[in-house]
Amino acid sequence: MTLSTARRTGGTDTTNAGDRRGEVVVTDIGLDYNGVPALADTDLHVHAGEFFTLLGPSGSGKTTLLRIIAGLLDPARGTLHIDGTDVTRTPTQKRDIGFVFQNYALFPHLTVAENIEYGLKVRKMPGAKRAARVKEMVDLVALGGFGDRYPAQLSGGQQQRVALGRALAQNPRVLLLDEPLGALDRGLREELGAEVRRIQQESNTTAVYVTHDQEEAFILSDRMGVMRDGRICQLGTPEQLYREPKDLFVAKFLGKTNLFPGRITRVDGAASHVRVGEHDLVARTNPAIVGDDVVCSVRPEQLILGGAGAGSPVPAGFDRIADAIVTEVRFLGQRRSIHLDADGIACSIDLDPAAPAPVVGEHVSLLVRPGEIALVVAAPAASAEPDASA
Ligand SMILES: Nc1ncnc2c1ncn2[C@@H]1O[C@H](COP(=O)(O)OP(=O)(O)OP(=O)(O)O)[C@@H](O)[C@H]1O
Repeated sequence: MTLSTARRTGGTDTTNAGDRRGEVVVTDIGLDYNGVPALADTDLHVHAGEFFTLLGPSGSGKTTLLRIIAGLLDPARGTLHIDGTDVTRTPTQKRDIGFVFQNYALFPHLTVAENIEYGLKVRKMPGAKRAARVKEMVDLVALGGFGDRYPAQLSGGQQQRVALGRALAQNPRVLLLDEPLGALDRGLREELGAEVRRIQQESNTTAVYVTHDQEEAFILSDRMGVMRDGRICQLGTPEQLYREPKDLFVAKFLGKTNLFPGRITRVDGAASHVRVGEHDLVARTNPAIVGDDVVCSVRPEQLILGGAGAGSPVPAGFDRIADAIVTEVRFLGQRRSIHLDADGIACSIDLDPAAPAPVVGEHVSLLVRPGEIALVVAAPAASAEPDASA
């Protein structure tokens, strides 16, 4: 977390306010429902112009945090600053925020143009300026030619574009989006997801986005926070979180991974030596200490196949992490998915479909580049499971 020290200590923050239009700083914000925490005391700094995603399973507290930022929920504790101003108790309509929900929430009796214009009229923007702004928004969300249609005459994706145009028309400091693609089918979600990102970039608006869909979060986000049980468990870029998950929950929630239990035998500056079954490996250092039980998390595309047996050659730059037997080989178009049994551990690896494929029953070894092993400290299995319902 990179909370401004000045703000933390109550000192003068010298950052130019113009540089941080849309900056959101959440400090020790928490909320309980009937004594049960929905959001543990949370710190978060969303940078100006950033596309930030709150990603987590159902019930992890994403919407609660978003609604607090919007002013739709009052936190029990903590403070919220937007552009350096304390807005913790400022009503929603004075926060200068745009909101897009999953269910579009358009006015059915107003046309596309009228829906986008609505908020501008309420704010008494003069007619000519209003018309120009509506046209600008209709173009921005690629709905040119649809201005006179009613919501019922639009597809779900088009309706969500209107909602985006309406939210952005007033040039909000922050755009908050709560599962805006949730009601759309897969293909449309991808297409509109790319559009949401383009529109956010073109309008240079800070976005805070809520989803339980990891792929969506990866496509859209500059940075994201993975939430679980009312807490942000890890913050970072999609790549950081994918490659360096801090715990088993994050490792498993962000896509498929292979988990090999091991024990730290030596920590040597930037390298941790870890014993996995019969194999000694070197991995990047981590918070673990000598003697700790850890889990080596290796993504399917980070493993390659080697020959069976201790004597078989290992290519330079690779370590053997396990011996295994092939249990299934599946052709999946862009990749070939190989399932294996590594002494009771179910593993999978992805191969280039053009490469020679192993056959079921073949004895192989699994090889990995040391730098690609993410070491996570083992947690009790029950609490490490991502919520399968998400
Ligand atoms: N009005 C409420 N009264 C009581 N508990 C609530 C209320 N709203 C939410 N909660 C609880 O607070 C926790 C966080 O809910 P929240 O809606 O923020 O989760 P979420 O991650 O957004 O989930 P989803 O993806 O399903 O929307 C959950 O345990 C939920 O049951």
